[in-house]
Amino acid sequence: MRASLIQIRVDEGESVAERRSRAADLVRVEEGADLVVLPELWTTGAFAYDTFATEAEPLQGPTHEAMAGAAKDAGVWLHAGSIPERDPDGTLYNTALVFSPSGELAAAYRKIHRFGFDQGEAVLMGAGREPVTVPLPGTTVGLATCYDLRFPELFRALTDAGAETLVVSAGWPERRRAHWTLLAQARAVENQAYVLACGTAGTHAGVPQAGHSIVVDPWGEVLAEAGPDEEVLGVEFDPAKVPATREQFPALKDRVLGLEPPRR
Ligand SMILES: NC(=O)CCC(=O)C(=O)O
Repeated sequence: MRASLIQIRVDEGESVAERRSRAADLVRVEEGADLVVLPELWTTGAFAYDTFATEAEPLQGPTHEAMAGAAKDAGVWLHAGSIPERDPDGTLYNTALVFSPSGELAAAYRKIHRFGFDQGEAVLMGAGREPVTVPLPGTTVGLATCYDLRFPELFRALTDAGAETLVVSAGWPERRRAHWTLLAQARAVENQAYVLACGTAGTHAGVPQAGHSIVVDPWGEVLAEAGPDEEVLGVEFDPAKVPATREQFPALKDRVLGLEPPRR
């Protein structure tokens, strides 16, 4: 399979409408890929908290329309990154959208672990409750968004649900880039799965972004890694390597479930 990770620049000098149109053009160029991935909250920037409410959209809003059209024009599966979604009840969610090559919405995933460190996302957004997998021809994709990468239990739940390719859409800051790389490799090794992790470039709300989108194979080897600036990271990967790795080194079969809490 061929995947293209669009590490788009998210700076303040570009309007949401301009970036949406540019992202759609970047997707269209990837005709021929099997899967195209965009990062987290690329319309606003993941740390531009003061824009979440003003730029929030219904699920079937302008970003849905633009990305459905781009997926269809390119004939690709598109993980369109996430948007600030406004639910009809008024609650905001950080929601990732996946489109089929015919432009149908195949899945929506509301980020489960909200970033609470700086009181931004965790205060402004509601929490998703449901892990989401999407069956693609050739591989089942499990969805995660940015801070989720720190929570192995979500990735194990996705693996238990059949995911063999774990796609992380992120807006990870440069300050913690070492964690990003380490955690992407850890999630790949412990689940014996591919990890495709797509971040943003640029600076918004005073937070320089890490870039360095990364693709890791089920053995933990880095297949491709981007630099810090805007770029499209293309990679070929073989989904058959997941069952082969799990058979050759069957660590997942040796799990011990239902451990008692430690005695005091
Ligand atoms: N948008 C995010 O989820 C930020 C996560 C982050 O900065 C971190 O985990 O570190």
